[in-house]
Amino acid sequence: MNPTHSHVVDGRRGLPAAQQPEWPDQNALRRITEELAAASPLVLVEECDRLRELLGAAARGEAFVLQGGDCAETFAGSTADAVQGTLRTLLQMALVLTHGASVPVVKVGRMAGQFAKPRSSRTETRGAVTLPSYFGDAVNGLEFTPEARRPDPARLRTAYETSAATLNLVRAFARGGSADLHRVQSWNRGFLTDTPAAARYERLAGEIDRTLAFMRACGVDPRQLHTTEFFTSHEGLLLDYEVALTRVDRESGRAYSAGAHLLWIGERTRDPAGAHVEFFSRIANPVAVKLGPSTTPDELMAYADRLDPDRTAGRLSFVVRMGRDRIRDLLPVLVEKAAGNGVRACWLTDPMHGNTFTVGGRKTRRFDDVLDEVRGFFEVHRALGSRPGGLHLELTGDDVTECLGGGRAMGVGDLRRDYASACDPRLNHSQSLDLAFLVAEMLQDAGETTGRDAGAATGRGAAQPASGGRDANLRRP
Ligand SMILES: O=C[C@H](O)[C@H](O)COP(=O)(O)O
Ligand SMILES: C=C(OP(=O)(O)O)C(=O)O
Repeated sequence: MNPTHSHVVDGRRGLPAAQQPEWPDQNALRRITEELAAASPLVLVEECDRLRELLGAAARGEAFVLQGGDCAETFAGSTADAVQGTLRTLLQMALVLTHGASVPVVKVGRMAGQFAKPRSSRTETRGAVTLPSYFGDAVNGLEFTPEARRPDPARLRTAYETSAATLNLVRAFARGGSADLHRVQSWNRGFLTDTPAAARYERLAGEIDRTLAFMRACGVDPRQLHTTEFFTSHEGLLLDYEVALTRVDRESGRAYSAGAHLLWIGERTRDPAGAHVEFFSRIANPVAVKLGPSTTPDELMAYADRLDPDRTAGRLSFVVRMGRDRIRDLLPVLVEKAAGNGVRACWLTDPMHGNTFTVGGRKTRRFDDVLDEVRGFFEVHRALGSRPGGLHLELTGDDVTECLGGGRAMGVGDLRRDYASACDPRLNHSQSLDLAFLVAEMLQDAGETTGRDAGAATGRGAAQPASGGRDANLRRP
């Protein structure tokens, strides 16, 4: 990267940057970030701008966001089957939400780049051995050996390459006919079908098929329904990686992350005076900030002023992760502060991260706690007349046993059966669908009380994440 320009987007000098790896080989780091700075962008400027528009619609209550995927993607786990499983789960959930609540759903994967994890502790001890914690595949390996746990900058290159491969599948899936609404039945294929949620989904799919047949009979052109819009996101944690993947758009002269459509700042790195907020203030993608229980109204205003000084709807989202016990007490003051100061953020609920506990040495979450936090989120917005903008979830299409409860009543004894997450517990396919049906009901109620008009906020197929377009306008900083 041209050092003169890296300064434009970097902004780290002298600022505290939390949760950064101590790369043992600085020469290798420099070589690899230079390679990344010269690599092709993964996403395009107009895709990022389109997502900002859609998030703006969600902030106004004209759309609803579904953001979800793995807690920690892994290189080995980024197989075609796994990627398609997560995509199909998200599409099914989006269908349930759209159908149940007549609201367009903006689909954003925690995918194609979610390879870095902030940790509570820098080290992990097992018996007499202490090693660096696992910080995600972009940094080190999960295996508990000194070799695997040593941060290796070559992993940044693999993170980029794996993101590109995943994104390729995402684009093929979204545009190549697999996401065609005429194939809603097939989205259920390969998943367990003996669950209450699957049976409910089958009935819904049948209903959609009949509606499409009716539309065809009426002469409605269904071509728009063949493809879908799908966006990617990850936590913009590793500044070495994120800065290297920033490009300047020739047309507007603005810097964009070319690594994902949306980046978020995590709970552990949201210091308003820190390097993450500084870097995020320099990119034009839609951005989000996770808000945990200690967030103050003044901090909230600092994020708004630093990241969205022009108050552009869709530029800034707040992802609230307070925990089921506290959301009803802690969220109102933040929503009121934002509303009172003209902050036009899109509010999302992350009902996962405030509800984690450990049982038998495994981290888990109760489905009912997750649901209760979502309920609390809706209640607060309803009471204040503001808009619940969407969901941020850790989920997978696999039949894992990581979270408790749901329609199939997963118990503590089940946790050992198929616990595959590299970090935090995810909702499995059936729990994800269960949640979607329940949230659709909440959305329906919210729509009835606010007179939500989904209107033409989002046009299916209006702008597909596709190759081509303005990538020619992206130049390296
Ligand atoms: O996903 C979020 C964090 O990275 C995760 O909860 C941290 O987990 P830890 O508390 O086990 O480090
Ligand atoms: C680390 C995460 O969450 P939080 O920053 O909210 O703890 C995450 O979503 O992966």
